[in-house]
Amino acid sequence: MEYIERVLTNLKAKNTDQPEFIQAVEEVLESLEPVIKAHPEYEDMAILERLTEPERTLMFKVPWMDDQGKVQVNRGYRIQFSSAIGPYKGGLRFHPSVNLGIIKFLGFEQIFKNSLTTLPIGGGKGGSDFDPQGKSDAEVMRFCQSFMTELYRHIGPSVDVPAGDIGVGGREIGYLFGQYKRIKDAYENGVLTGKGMTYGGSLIRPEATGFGAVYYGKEVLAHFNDTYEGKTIAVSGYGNVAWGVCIKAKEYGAKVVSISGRDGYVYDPDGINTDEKIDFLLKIRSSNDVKLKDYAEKFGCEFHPGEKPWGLKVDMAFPCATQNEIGEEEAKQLIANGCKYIIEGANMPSTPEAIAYFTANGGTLGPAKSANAGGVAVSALEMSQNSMRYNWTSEEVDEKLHNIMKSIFNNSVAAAEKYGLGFDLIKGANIAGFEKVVEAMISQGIY
Ligand SMILES: NC(=O)C1=CN([C@@H]2O[C@H](COP(=O)(O)OP(=O)(O)OC[C@H]3O[C@@H](n4cnc5c(N)ncnc54)[C@H](OP(=O)(O)O)[C@@H]3O)[C@@H](O)[C@H]2O)C=CC1
Ligand SMILES: O=C(O)CCC(=O)C(=O)O
Repeated sequence: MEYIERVLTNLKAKNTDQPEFIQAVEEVLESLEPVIKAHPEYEDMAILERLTEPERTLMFKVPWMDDQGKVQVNRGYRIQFSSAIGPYKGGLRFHPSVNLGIIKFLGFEQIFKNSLTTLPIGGGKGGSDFDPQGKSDAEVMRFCQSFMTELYRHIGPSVDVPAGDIGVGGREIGYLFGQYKRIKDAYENGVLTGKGMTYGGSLIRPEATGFGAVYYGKEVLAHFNDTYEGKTIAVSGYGNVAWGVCIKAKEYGAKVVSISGRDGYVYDPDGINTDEKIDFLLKIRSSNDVKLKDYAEKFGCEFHPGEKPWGLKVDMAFPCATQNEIGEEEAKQLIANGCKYIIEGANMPSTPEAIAYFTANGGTLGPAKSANAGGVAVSALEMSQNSMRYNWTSEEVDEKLHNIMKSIFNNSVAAAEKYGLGFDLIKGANIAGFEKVVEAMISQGIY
């Protein structure tokens, strides 16, 4: 379609060094074709141009001192993408691969994901090319303090509310909050989410992304009159999201048989389903010395160095590590091995070629914007609790999360049907997320 093509051509010319950002925008805009056709006025209002340009792009230096007394310098980012439906909201990623294009793709995805949650949160994302792996606690603390010494002036409980992502967990959020509080001299704990329970965190937030992905998968299975009972699942990653998936899949009678990291994957055919195994997972995450191959040695299973788990014979795949980890070849392997469902725990884990092959060959894919929205949804519930100065029980939060994931599924299905697209979870999610944001944008005038 001419309007969409023109926006994409201009965007590509302006952002030549940002392939992940272009990939994310292309996928969304192509889904919006029937909506744009039904609303030609959006072109006059330059809706797509406004939506694909961040409201604010922040880049800053983060100097800090390592344990040897040497000064190190990293680069920090915060993209405040869209405030149409609420304060900017989205995680911080600390990983050596972080660059402007990666943070922009994540921030762009966050606009639609956050809209899908049904809660009032805008889209943002941030991070740094700092690698917490192999650093001491003191080094991580000094880095976080320096990062917040610049970031604090751009965020606030009603402005922009960061949280965790790859490389940013409870420890980092604690150090970031401590520095924010020190500088502001005020106890504004709604400024960050993913906090510890003693200073304003929400129960279930650590597990929320993984739990939410499993709840969303339950709706997908139910659509095909299927359940988790007896299913085998390949999971990638061994982080926050993977951990939640392992716990909830076990509760529903499914068996997670793999976890992975940058150095390879573990295949545990008996399932990662005992408290001892799940506790060991936490130990790998929190320790610099314990590795995935130690899991294989301890529990007598296989470690495959340098490989991904997508060649395993499983019923379902939950990619929970990073972007573009399932390419066309991996999609072919999954289909050949009888895998029927990909539920995306990570952000944009499947390439466009993988999605096309998987869905054209009988597979169903639950897209990241929907499937992993449980994390940010519970972050928004954490903000609500901070505003009320009150805590809900874990059962209350879990029930709200479960209902939100059901709504996301139902709203995506309904949006695709409304435009005559049939059962299309990918286009449906993009359209449902877009419709709310665009209505808010139009109501608020040109900005
Ligand atoms: N935390 C959250 O609430 C949410 C997270 N997400 C997404 O889920 C994914 C995982 O995040 P989270 O669990 O929080 O992060 P963690 O840092 O807790 O874990 C990340 C996991 O992914 C692996 N990983 C990271 N980069 C690579 C890579 N390049 N190749 C192979 N493995 C890699 C890590 O292994 P290793 O350490 O060996 O690199 C680790 O096991 C990300 O895509 C994130 O954006 C989405 C929604 C919410
Ligand atoms: O909890 C949040 O605010 C952000 C979670 C996140 O980064 C994501 O959804 O990708």
